[in-house]
Amino acid sequence: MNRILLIVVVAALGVLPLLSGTPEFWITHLNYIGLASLVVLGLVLLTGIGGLTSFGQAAFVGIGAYTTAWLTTSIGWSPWVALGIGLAVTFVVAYVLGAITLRLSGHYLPLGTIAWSLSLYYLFGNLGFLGQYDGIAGIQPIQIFGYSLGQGRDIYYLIWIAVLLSMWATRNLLDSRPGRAIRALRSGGGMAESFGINMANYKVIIFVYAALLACLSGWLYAHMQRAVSPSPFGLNYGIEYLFMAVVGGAGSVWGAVLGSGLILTLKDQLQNVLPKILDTTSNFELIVFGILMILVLQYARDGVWPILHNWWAVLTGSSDRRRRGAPPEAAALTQRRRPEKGSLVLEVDGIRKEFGGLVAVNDISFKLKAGEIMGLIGPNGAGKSTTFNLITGVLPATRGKVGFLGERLDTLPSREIAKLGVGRTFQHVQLLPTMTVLENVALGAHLRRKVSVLSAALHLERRDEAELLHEAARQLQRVGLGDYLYEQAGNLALGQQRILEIARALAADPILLLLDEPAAGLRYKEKQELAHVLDQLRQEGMSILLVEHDMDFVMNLTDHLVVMDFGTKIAEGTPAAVQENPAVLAAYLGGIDDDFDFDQPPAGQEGAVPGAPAATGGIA
Ligand SMILES: Nc1ncnc2c1ncn2[C@@H]1O[C@H](COP(=O)(O)OP(=O)(O)OP(=O)(O)O)[C@@H](O)[C@H]1O
Repeated sequence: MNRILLIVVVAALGVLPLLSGTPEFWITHLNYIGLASLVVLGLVLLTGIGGLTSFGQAAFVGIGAYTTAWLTTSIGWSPWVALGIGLAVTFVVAYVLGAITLRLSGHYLPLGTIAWSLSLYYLFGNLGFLGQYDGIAGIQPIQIFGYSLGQGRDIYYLIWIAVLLSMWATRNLLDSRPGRAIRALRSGGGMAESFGINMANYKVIIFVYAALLACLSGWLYAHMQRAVSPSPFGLNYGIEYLFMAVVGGAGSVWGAVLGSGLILTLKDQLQNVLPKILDTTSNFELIVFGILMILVLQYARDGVWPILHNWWAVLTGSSDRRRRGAPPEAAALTQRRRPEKGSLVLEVDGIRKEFGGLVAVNDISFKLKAGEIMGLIGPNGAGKSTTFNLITGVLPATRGKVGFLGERLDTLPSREIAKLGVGRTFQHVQLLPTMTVLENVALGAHLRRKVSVLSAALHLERRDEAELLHEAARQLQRVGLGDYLYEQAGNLALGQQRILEIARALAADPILLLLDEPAAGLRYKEKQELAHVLDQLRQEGMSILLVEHDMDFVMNLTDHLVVMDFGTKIAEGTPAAVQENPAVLAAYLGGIDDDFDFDQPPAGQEGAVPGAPAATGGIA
């Protein structure tokens, strides 16, 4: 739909001012829609996609407008120079405000944006050189190659070129390596950190990006209006921009234009129509506007754009999937140097975790070598996942050490641990369900290429992007999900989602792979295929630590087992030895774990993994 829509919109926008019958009011109205669209586009990224609510965007419009107003009227500088300075000032202000405000979470963040929005508004109104509440008048029009954009019809083209280019850049950004991280901000922040992505940085990046778009809008506004005063940059307008984003559809770039158009047209029509219907000049439009907003929020929570988009898809039978087939061939990403087979990779030394009075992990120690698969087993609540979280930096240890190739992991945050070469999956699957399978896996390869926001927005990173997608596709094919590259991750069955997580972890090129219940939800054949993949990885020298309840799977695959019960290590050894250990038998027989398959001797069965150490028999 987007391509057809783009052609129709661009053609209509281009032709409209050329038609002599087009009323001047339409042009002015479209100019205001374009100016608002720029601000709302920033909010789509910030609020709709990043999940960071800001009521303060109008203040950044004010910075753009006042900077150019003052520089062009008081100092006589060119509006183009003033634009550069306005963007620079906005960058600095947004960076500082973002670095402070974005640390706030929950409702403190919107409250913080209200606070600085009010501060900037009163600053504009109280500074003498900015004309206080009277503002600055007599701003010169923008000149392009000696041609003055003094009329509404002239600046119209500049405004809409700015809108269309900003939409293009935002789309490019979202479709890139930084864009995948930005799309993870709302619901996958913790998961993304465990792939080495600094999510706090990305919050500041989208905050600054949105502020720069608002500044651009303010610059255009000042030269269109030829005068500025504080009122259009106050909190009311900040709230209105947010309404536009929500009504249009805060998750899509087209929602920004639609929302701006709908709200500004609705406001205008209500001002015209209501006095006639109600036969009164009283100000009822805000009340009706408020009621309509509540209805939209009630019945179209994702905004109007997704509804139109779905109707279009039904009407035309088109689907969302823009690309099919494997991504184009690209150079393989470089791999890290692997430790020699048999050398020590992970050393957990007396690690302990207390939750208040509960000792979840009780001074556990074990070692894992390169090219070895170790199983961490035990009844429910034994402390396996907590041990995982201590190794991966998700939880801080109460005491003890975790060593990884000579580095201490227990003092590092999960982001730094990932950088060293530790990949993981999660007990409760953590995917970005509306992103494609391919994009989810490419997120895992984030650290393997550097792409700046600017080169992503200008689409100058084609080679890096192609290499990342190629690697993601390679890992998906390796784990047997090659047919699902462009499927939305949320549409996969739970077992496939777990496999997807393994592909994502492999895309990070780890030395140590931690898998939390990888076989849960898989069918028998899928388990066999997974065991085959893990066995291959072992042969390539990968170290794998897995938590798993499926004893058949564990006994046939692992080289070494650590058994935990009530936080304590009760046994360690080969699968054969562990199955005969009386403490293990007692823990499972007296425990609450239903998953242990007492009757099924794993050795020599159909599901046995070729090359894996054979277990001697069932535990009972
Ligand atoms: N954040 C937490 N706060 C308090 N107690 C916790 C927390 N996380 C885990 N626990 C407790 O620590 C103990 C170990 O839990 P953990 O999830 O590590 O066990 P597990 O062996 O992974 O169990 P399962 O196989 O059921 O996933 C349990 O008693 C659990 O209730």
